[in-house]
Amino acid sequence: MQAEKALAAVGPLSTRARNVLSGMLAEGRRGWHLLVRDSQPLASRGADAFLIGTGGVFGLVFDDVVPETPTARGIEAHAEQLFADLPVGNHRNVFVPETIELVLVVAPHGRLRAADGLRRVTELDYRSLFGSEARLDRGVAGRIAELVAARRHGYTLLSLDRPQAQVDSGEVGLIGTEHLVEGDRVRALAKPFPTWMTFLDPDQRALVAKNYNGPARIAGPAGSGKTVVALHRMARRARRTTGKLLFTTFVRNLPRCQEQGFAQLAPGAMHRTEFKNLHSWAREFLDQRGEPSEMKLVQADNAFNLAWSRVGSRGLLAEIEPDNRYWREEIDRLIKGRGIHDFDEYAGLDRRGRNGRLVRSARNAVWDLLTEYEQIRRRRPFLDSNDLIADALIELEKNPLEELYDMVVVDEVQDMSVLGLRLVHALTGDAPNALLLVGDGQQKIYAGGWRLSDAGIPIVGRGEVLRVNYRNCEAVLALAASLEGKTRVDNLDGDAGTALSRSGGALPGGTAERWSGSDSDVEEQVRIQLDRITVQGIPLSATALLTLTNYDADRFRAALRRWQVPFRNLEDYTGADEDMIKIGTVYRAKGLDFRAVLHPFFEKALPAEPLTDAERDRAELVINQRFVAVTRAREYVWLGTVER
Ligand SMILES: Nc1ncnc2c1ncn2[C@@H]1O[C@H](COP(=O)(O)OP(=O)(O)OP(=O)(O)O)[C@@H](O)[C@H]1O
Repeated sequence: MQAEKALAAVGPLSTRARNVLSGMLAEGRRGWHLLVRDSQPLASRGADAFLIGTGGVFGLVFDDVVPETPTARGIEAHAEQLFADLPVGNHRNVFVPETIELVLVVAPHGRLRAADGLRRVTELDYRSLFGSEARLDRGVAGRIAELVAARRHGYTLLSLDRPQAQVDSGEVGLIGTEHLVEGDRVRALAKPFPTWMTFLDPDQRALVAKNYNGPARIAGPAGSGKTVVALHRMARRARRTTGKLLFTTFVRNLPRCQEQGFAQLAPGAMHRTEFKNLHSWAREFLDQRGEPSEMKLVQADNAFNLAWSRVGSRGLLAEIEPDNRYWREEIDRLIKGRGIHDFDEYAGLDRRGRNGRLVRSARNAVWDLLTEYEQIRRRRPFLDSNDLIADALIELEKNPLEELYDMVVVDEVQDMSVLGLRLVHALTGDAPNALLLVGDGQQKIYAGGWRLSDAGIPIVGRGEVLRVNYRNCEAVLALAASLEGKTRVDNLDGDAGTALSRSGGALPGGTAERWSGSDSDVEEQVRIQLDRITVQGIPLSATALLTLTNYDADRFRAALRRWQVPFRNLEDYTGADEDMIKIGTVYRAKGLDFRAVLHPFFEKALPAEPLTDAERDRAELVINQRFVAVTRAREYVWLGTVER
């Protein structure tokens, strides 16, 4: 009866709407609220009601006909406007109205097919909505409902969160903002459900729904929410399309970690969304085309070492730089990675990202080394990591995809090769909102460099920059900023980017410790830190030990075994919450974050000035690598420096 009375004040409602809504009201639900259309006419067609609770916000449409696309877009746009700019997050964060899910409430036995991107429930199973994964806390859900009702745009608030449901006056103020702000900050750190799932700062939020008439790029310093925005954009795109979507990087484990977040944002689109690194994509694609191909990294190492011993080690290149890794990078990143097949092209190449010009005779010697390597490779034969991408590109040029991807997100794009960029571009073309490149020049940890224009990707006018750091607490941010290199930060397309030290930080507090000492003491120091982290209440599962090399990672794995501390190698980490410390190189930690990070850093004393070009290159990369390691920490970071 109470429910009937409450509904009598709104309306007019269809019989189905009345049945479902009064059912909800009669049953009551802790943490849930309804906004029901009142008799005020709406300027445009809107949802009949909104269900708001711990599982998110749902726009309910009572109908037996799937709305035509323009109508559905109209209802969506109306909902996004109604819920826009609600200041319910921390000091800057607002609710992201693009996360509102439209739900068609149909007759129990109707023959309606589920429309893609539109959830469907019936009069009998609407309760499944209450079982949605938690993404708002109870107080915040109530606050959202109150704020929207107070806008008086034609919806009346009926709360399910009471034993006796009753009409609410729509007055704001039941839940104090201060309580929410503090609660939100603590949650952002503890992460029971990540706040970014439903709240973004206004700059981030503006990029979720922005329309781009071609490929776009989001740059910005570490922790500014680039990935988070990309996942929201992809979820929104998923709701508006029916085709394939891909989230990719050069890093093997990162896509799997991000998959979990996306699954919560767009569960209905998982069957057509791939999360995989670009090499896996290329391998599977070539398999499907009947061209199975495996890259053989160990064979590539051996072939290169053989080629070096035959034509490099006693010649001009060894005189310029005896460490052959420098020349391997020259071949991998600047020649093969750029798809260069012709000496003249290499002879005239602007070696972006590398210091020095490298005289023609040296370039000739590099070409001889490459030719020898390629001969060995073809004789054996095997593919290296560039060949796999190149083969996929050739296959695509011969036989393009029948259906392009509706969206491809490339995360950590700064470390992608030019060939990799061409490949992702071939998956989307220049279609509006289809290709999104996300990265930060300051976190480039592989040799070489490029501009997006080198890969033929036009982003003029579609480059965005985020500037506020949401990952690192103040102390961590200050330590990270003190480690920045002196080289100019690039926004990935030639213009100056934003360094972390010039970005704002959102999170106060944190612990950042520096230690320097001898090699014989460093393991003991790590052990002490593990105890400290535990005392601070940070679980092992939220802690990572990051090194620059596999050799160093192996050393600390052995130490963890001795101490009987369980660990998970980052290569195998999928974001699962296990009571194990994560361990691995910084290459595997890119794009991830942890509450605590331990970074033992083995510093090679730099040779006396002036440095050679190769030494400067290496020093710059090491600075970036150490920087990436430290910026993975949210609350606690320990940087231990050992001079070797
Ligand atoms: N508006 C926000 N409110 C709360 N947390 C946020 C917000 N934006 C981002 N975060 C959190 O900040 C961290 C960094 O976000 P994200 O990984 O998207 O940054 P990024 O710019 O891609 O970082 P990087 O370049 O270092 O990989 C994540 O833990 C994310 O959940």
